[in-house]
Amino acid sequence: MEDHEFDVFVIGSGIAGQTVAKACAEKGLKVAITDNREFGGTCANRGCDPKKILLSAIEAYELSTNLKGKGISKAAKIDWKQLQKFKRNFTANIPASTEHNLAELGITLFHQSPAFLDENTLLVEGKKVVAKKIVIATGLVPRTLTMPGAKHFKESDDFLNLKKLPKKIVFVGGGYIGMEFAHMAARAGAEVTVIDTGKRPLHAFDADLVNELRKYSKSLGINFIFEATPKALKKKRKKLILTYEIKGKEHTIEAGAFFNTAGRVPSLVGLDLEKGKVDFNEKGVETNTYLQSISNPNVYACGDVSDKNLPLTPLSGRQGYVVAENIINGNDKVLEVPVIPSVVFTSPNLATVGYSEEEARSRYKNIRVNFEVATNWFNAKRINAPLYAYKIIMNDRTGEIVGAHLLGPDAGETINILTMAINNKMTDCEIKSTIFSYPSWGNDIKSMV
Ligand SMILES: Cc1cc2nc3c(=O)[nH]c(=O)nc-3n(C[C@H](O)[C@H](O)[C@H](O)COP(=O)(O)OP(=O)(O)OC[C@H]3O[C@@H](n4cnc5c(N)ncnc54)[C@H](O)[C@@H]3O)c2cc1C
Ligand SMILES: NC(=O)c1ccc[n+]([C@@H]2O[C@H](COP(=O)([O-])OP(=O)(O)OC[C@H]3O[C@@H](n4cnc5c(N)ncnc54)[C@H](O)[C@@H]3O)[C@@H](O)[C@H]2O)c1
Repeated sequence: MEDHEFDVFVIGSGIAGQTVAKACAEKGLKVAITDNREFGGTCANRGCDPKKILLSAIEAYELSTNLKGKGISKAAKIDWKQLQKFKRNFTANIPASTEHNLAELGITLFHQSPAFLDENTLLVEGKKVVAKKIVIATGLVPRTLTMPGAKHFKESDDFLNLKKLPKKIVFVGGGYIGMEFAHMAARAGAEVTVIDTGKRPLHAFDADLVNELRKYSKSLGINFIFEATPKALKKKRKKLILTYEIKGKEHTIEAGAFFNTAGRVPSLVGLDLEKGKVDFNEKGVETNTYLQSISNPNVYACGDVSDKNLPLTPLSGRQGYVVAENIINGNDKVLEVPVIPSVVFTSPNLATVGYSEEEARSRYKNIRVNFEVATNWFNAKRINAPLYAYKIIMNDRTGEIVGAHLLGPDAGETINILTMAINNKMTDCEIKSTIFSYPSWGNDIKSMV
């Protein structure tokens, strides 16, 4: 094979792209990978992991604040600068170690966005590269907000790297990112506003629990503006002013920083997919159940950028594995996805798995819905947690758990037990007869069902 010829060429070095590249190289295929940013992808460099590190201090703050006067004499204070330094201990080495691990497997590395020339040929770093299989694993990028002054918006990457926290912050978009960051910034002392075009934040989550979270967020000082359409962002000396419209009426809000947290879209610009005969839509690259491009069988897509995505790290990794298997063995693996938990890492966490109440109602004849604000339960009272609530949905005929929604400290962990329960079709009786450790959040599940 010539230097510029590969069995597999992977575009994107996140969890999905790395999984494919490594698995194919380990099987002896000649592999190349490229990234137009630092190697390692969103999750490790500028997503889940750095966010969770910043959250560690926020959680310590939250716990010590709640226990002040109850065994703690002085609540913790967040030192943002120190926290950022601690985070960099984890993130600083990711690009170099990722490159090292890939190169050690004999994978050729490029550092630019390629462009398709035809179905099997790419132009990258000025070279024409031919590959039997091309894998698109380019993830998502923030949605562009088109309005006058949009260039003044900062993005999630900027928030995670803020050297100093502005006094007043506005998040435009109250989804996962907007809400997680709003909770962090409010705890770290900023005055926070969340603006959303919708009627409520986190529209994919249970309305009752989101309502509890919204009320609690307000008590932290987070201001919400709903059904608002941002129109223009203006810079006036050091200040920024956003004009937005509610029911045709114009309003303004001023802040030190405005973050675009209005959703993320597939990163496909510049790839010249038309020349590669790769069809795509607003969800991503159009794929079949093997994650192979429907229009060009030499191309696969995996992770957030495939149209089969639910933009979460564990699913992106799973998709990378499916693509690798299909390249190595010739389409023998169909993407099968078990129920996937999803967590908004606000403090407290909002976690969900399985059906929503509406979905369960349309699927089953009779359902049982156990919804309760359980702030008076021992586990919450023990740490003086201000909010603890749950909604468990069961098929009333069989007792099978079909949906679980938790709002509380460590809900991001407890939801994993319910994920196993749903995946294994466990019933309320089976959960009740299981012995869990005590006292623990996990043990509360018995009372919830
Ligand atoms: C702030 C934030 C917090 C998150 N928190 C969580 C969480 O707590 N839990 C969770 O499960 N998920 C979380 N996610 C989502 C998670 O990060 C993604 O689902 C996951 O990283 C997707 O992996 P991927 O490999 O598909 O894409 P990515 O990790 O995005 O990798 C794609 C790679 O392709 C590169 N690329 C893009 N375009 C091109 C191009 N034209 N040419 C070359 N390279 C290109 C990018 O630079 C990137 O390195 C979070 C996301 C964000 C933004
Ligand atoms: N904890 C996690 O697992 C986690 C954390 C962060 C991100 N993610 C993943 O990343 C994806 C993107 O997250 P996100 O928070 O950017 O998107 P999102 O889709 O969760 O939320 C976007 C929000 O912005 C609002 N919006 C859209 N356009 C707007 C506009 N012009 N003005 C004001 N509001 C507007 C929407 O109504 C929505 O509430 C998520 O779908 C998720 O899968 C996951």
